[in-house]
Amino acid sequence: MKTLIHPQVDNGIPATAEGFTGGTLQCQCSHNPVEVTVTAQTAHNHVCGCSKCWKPEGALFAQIAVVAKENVTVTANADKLQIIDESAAIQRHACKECGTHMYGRIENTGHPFYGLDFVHTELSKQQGWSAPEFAAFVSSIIESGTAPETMADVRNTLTDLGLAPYDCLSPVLMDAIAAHIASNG
Ligand SMILES: N[C@@H](CCC(=O)N[C@@H](CSCO)C(=O)NCC(=O)O)C(=O)O
Ligand SMILES: [Zn+2]
Ligand SMILES: [Zn+2]
Repeated sequence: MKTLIHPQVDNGIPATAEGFTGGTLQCQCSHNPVEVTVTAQTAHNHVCGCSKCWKPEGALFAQIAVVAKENVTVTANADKLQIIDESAAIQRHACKECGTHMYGRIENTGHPFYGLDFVHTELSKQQGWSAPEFAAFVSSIIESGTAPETMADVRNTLTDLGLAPYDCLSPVLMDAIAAHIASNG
């Protein structure tokens, strides 16, 4: 049985636009929304089932991509942002009013993904952001209340959408993490 995953992928995945160079993300506040400007195309877009990534109301998965932190600037209402968990590897800057996560930054210079920010491109009106490529932390949705018996349907749906399901990150990203550890001790 088909399962709803995330509004950005449930009815077909919008294609990546060649030459796309970014846009603005807005939180869900109707007044004085927080605005983040991203001045580059994103990479490694994926749906994520972990309990830490922000999901829109009712969605089973988050949708999240990375971009170099130099390309991410808060351009409006920065005073509404707070860090959800300062001890997390990814420090998620969220709107205090609507709860939307606007960007996640890694401050630990030794982290394999240091220098990359995590952003939810669905918060942008622009089309052409890099398309989701895989599903990460799929089993983690059980931690947030999904019934284990429904996991076969979830994994089949993800596979049918072309989003290979993994219980951590994709092999390419796991290899990059392992290579970082191998070369840095
Ligand atoms: N089972 C846990 C997994 C949480 C987790 O490790 N999340 C990943 C992926 S987030 C984006 O893909 C991670 O790197 N987290 C680091 C952090 O959040 O700081 C759960 O569901 O909570
Ligand atoms: Zn808001
Ligand atoms: Zn996540």
